Amino acid sequence: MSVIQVHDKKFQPYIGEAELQLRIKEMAALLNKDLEGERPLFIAILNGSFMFAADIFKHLTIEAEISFIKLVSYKGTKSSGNVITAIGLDEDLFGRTVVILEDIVDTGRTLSQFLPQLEHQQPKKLMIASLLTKPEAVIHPIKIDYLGFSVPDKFLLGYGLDYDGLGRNLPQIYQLVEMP
Ligand SMILES: O=P(O)(O)OC[C@H]1O[C@H](OP(=O)(O)OP(=O)(O)O)[C@H](O)[C@@H]1O
Ligand SMILES: Nc1nc2[nH]cnc2c(=O)[nH]1
Repeated sequence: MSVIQVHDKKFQPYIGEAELQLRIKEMAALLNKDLEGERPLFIAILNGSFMFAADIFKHLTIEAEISFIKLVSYKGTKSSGNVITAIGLDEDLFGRTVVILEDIVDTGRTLSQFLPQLEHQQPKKLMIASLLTKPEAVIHPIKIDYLGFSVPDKFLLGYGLDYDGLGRNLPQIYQLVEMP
């Protein structure tokens, strides 16, 4: 395992494939135990979460559904700020147990803007499963119900996470090498 270059930056191995897969299995086991009989709807937020969503979903043994949405942020006027719109959310969430699947909660901005749209539909439960979070980076605190790893505030790459479009296909997670 060695340092790789993507575009103009260097990245070093940070979480290996085996460690990732082990933790994802543990997260799935907790979901299987907690959500038995609830027929939860998992909502994976594209693009970054596609690998995590596929891997965790394979380990679910309970009845469960999955749907994928893409969030689009618009730079608004001074008064409206960022508006986040979901593309592809067709399901009615009323009375459902819903689990959001995210690859990373970083500042928390994305989910803090998006969750109210889901809450508006009055799900029975609305929970978050995130593979990664950066506690030092949080600006908008989000309660993460199922968490894979807490990581330092450094840019990550791989396993769905990109740097300017590249690196999503890497099976492990890399960390940016900061140059002096
Ligand atoms: O907590 P935040 O600071 O809002 O960051 C988290 C968001 O950033 C990533 O998405 P990104 O906007 O990079 O889009 P992508 O998944 O399509 O790469 C990730 O998938 C989260 O949705
Ligand atoms: N690739 C990548 N995308 C992110 N989106 C929010 N945080 C990150 C990160 O550390 N890496």
